[in-house]
Amino acid sequence: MFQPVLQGQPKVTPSAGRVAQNLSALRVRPDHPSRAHRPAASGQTVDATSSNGAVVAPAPTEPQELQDPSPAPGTRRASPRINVIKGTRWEKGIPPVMGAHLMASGSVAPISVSKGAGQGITPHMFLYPEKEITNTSILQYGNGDSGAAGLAEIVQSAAADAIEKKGSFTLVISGGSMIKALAQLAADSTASDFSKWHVAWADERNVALSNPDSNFKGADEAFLQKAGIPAQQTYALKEGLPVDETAKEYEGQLLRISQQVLPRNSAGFPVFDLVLLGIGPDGHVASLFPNRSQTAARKGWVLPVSDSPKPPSERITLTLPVINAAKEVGIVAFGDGKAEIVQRVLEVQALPGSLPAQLVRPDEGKLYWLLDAGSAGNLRSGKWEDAKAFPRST
Ligand SMILES: O=C(O)[C@H](O)[C@@H](O)[C@H](O)[C@H](O)COP(=O)(O)O
Repeated sequence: MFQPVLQGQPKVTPSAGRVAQNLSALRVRPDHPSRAHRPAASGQTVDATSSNGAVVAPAPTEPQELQDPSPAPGTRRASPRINVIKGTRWEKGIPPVMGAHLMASGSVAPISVSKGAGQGITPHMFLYPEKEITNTSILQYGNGDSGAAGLAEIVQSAAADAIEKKGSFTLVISGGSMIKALAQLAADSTASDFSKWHVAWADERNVALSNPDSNFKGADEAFLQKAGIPAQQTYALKEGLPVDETAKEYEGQLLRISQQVLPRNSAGFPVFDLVLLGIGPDGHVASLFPNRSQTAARKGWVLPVSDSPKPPSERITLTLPVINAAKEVGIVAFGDGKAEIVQRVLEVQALPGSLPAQLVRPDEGKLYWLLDAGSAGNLRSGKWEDAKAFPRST
């Protein structure tokens, strides 16, 4: 069995096929922002054919770009194979029975918490994106640790850029496993002028801030306090309100942030510098769940959720227009447990709304997918150029 050995890192045991596949997509980009803070590593290439099967890989936080945003002239840019079905539109919305779709495993993807075909779902305009997202990087790190280090570098780089340009940095974070990855941010208190940071939440559970389920609590303990981000610049929800009022109050908090710190785009949505999202097994991001009204919303900044499929049931969430107005958006997915949903979102075109993560398409900003060997394990990145494997509508 082929066993790659990363220097000083725990042994990783991906399947030979997947290794071959990942190796075929391995390219280390010299100009990646994560290199901004330190000199380029050796730029070693992986010698997959070394006699004893052991492979000496480059320094752990070097991400492999699974998609080359600047292919050689005359060659097409390899991109996530979300085929575009132009000009088709179902005025009356999607037919209720089509709420699900075939997964790579052949089984029909579940509708989360379905009350039965067509029940309790919000029909979405059967509108596929007219154009592909042009500014996407799909980064694969060796493992969760190097991924967390890579995430910290992307955040610090975005912070440095924003503080230089407008004297402040606005960061939106999510809950779940991402909080652990964010702890790296406080590792080096000199890495950024944290007094210039403003932190808000992509979604929050409608619980007390001392409640273990509170995303604020998790982030506060993981890095906000350690980093010394001013309390008046961390926008936590107001406790003890019914969820509808919590959402209104939170939207009010964000609306009161000056346009110097939080500019608005031409549609009046806030332009955060960086929005970080986790992804759930059903493809939800923030608290935007499959086939839900909040996911279809095109107005408003913050919405209440009273029947979240993921406990706790009461939450508030930013809307998609707010997420897609951001300068940069990062979807963070580490570990084998994410492999199935990552493959579905990146390689299988779903009906709009049934995989909310597929609707994360920054209007003008940049989109990063931060993956590791586990979460990228089901991707067929080596075949993204293959029109048979990934047919395109245009
Ligand atoms: O409050 C929440 O629950 C989150 O913000 C949610 O959107 C999370 O990011 C995903 O569910 C992924 O969570 P995991 O990474 O823990 O699977």
